[in-house]
Amino acid sequence: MDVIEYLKGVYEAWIDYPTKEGTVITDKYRIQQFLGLGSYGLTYICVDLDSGQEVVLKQAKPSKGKVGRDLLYREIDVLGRLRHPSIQRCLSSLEYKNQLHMVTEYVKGQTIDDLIFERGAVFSEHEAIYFVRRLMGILSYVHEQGFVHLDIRLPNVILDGDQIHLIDFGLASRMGEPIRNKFGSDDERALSTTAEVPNDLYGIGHFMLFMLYSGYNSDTFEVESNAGWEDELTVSPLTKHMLRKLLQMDPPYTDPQQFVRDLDHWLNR
Ligand SMILES: Nc1ncnc2c1ncn2[C@@H]1O[C@H](COP(=O)(O)OP(=O)(O)OP(=O)(O)O)[C@@H](O)[C@H]1O
Repeated sequence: MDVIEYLKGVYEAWIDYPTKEGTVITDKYRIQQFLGLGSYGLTYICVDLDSGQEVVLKQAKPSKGKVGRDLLYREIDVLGRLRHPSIQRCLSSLEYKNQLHMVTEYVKGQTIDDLIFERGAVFSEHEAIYFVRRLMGILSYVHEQGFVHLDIRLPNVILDGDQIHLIDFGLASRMGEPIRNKFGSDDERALSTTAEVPNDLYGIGHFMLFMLYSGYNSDTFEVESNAGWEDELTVSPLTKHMLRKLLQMDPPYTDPQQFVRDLDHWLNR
């Protein structure tokens, strides 16, 4: 490994080191547990010392500098404009030790990623379609408010009992805005694409594919490309039709409500 790369890694690990459990931030939030280091943020569960409530505190990742701050600002702004029982509310934002932090509601439960890959949960075709139909209810609200989520993935959907929650609005953009990727790159490819509903439908396609693959019996369970799933998965023609449109193998849905109608049609057969 290049010495510069090595030193950069050591430096980033040092400045991105999580704040210690027990630390009280701005006399109000006591860190209870470090949840994880994302691509641009550090996330903790805290107790709000005034209300006793558990909340989530997200800190812009110091090594990402302005990009980390900008993405967290965006998330604070977008969450502040959304009001939906399945979307965490932003409770406040604050500066602590020159770092931007966002406080949101804590969503209990488990991500679909953990359910499938750690707990071995298996979703039947019916369960996957029903789940995606409910997820589309949340996503349609986001779209109606003029936003595109842009990061629909298994780790960003939490199931708490029977309640579905959509989290991680760090990449969410207004419809028509140029897409920036997670690392803040504004290379030509990223700028030539604007945030549109089909971006989320494409994410939903992969989400659905992973749910359907949870029941696939193979040692090499991986969805690496779109090729292969049509041979490997035994699904109904309507599911195949929806997936091909979502994954843009066939002309994509121009109206997301047409997709919702297809899901309803599947469920009401
Ligand atoms: N409001 C929330 N309630 C409960 N858990 C949350 C909440 N927000 C984030 N998490 C959890 O905290 C962890 C870290 O989340 P974060 O979004 O910072 O990074 P990530 O999803 O791991 O990475 P990336 O940002 O690269 O996708 C994840 O396990 C996520 O499920």
